[in-house]
Amino acid sequence: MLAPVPLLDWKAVFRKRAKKTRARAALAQPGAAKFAANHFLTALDPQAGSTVALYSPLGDELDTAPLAQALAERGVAVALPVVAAKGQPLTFRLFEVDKPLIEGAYGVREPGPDAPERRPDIVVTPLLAARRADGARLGMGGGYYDRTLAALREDGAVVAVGYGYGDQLTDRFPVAPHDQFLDWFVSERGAVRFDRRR
Ligand SMILES: Nc1nc2c(c(=O)[nH]1)N(C=O)[C@@H](CNc1ccc(C(=O)N[C@@H](CCC(=O)O)C(=O)O)cc1)CN2
Ligand SMILES: Nc1ncnc2c1ncn2[C@@H]1O[C@H](COP(=O)(O)OP(=O)(O)OP(=O)(O)O)[C@@H](O)[C@H]1O
Repeated sequence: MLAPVPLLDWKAVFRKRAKKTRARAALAQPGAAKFAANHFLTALDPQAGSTVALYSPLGDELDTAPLAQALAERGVAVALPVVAAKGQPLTFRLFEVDKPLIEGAYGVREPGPDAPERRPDIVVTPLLAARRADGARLGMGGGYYDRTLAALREDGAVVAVGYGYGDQLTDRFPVAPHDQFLDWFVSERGAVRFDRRR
């Protein structure tokens, strides 16, 4: 009989595969970020005065710059995640075009401590993969977005949007009890809405 394999090890296997898929997509689709930004605006229609949390892209993550610019033109505030402490939820601070970002944990560029903190109405998350059937999300493994979405959903409404290349939407997928699900997945191919059960 085979010994049971812990779920976290299964996730590592899927992460490796998902990184390759994303790297391939990034090479094949250099214009994806502009198409994805347009699909995001059409599907989510964020209103002036609301706040959308984006991310500062790392490696092969889909670029958020075209979306940031389009949101700013509409009068939508853009916030970026800040790793306050390991094992804690992320906080979000306002991104201001003229203010430089600082390098935070994991080499992620984030707003400095004087940037005002904001609760986002929409959280756009980076990801390795999202599950087509229900919007389960596979991230880098820090659990940051799981903790953050759990905390935000506990005291109000928030819309979670996975943002990436179309090929990052997949079928086979490991899920753990603490995983938070996405409401949307947006890519260069369009926007998909999930019927979220948790
Ligand atoms: N762009 C971006 N911002 C983010 C995240 C993310 O995944 N991507 N996070 C999501 O939780 C939070 C920061 N946590 C992170 C946790 C782990 C790794 C990580 O394992 N990084 C790889 C290198 C990634 C690369 O260069 O492609 C590493 O350190 O080996 C990154 C960020 C908040 N901001
Ligand atoms: N709501 C939570 N409360 C406490 N710990 C949590 C919570 N959610 C996740 N974690 C912790 O985070 C760890 C990593 O989770 P997981 O592998 O699902 O990360 P991920 O969603 O892929 O990564 P990320 O969200 O950072 O992109 C888990 O082992 C778990 O211990």
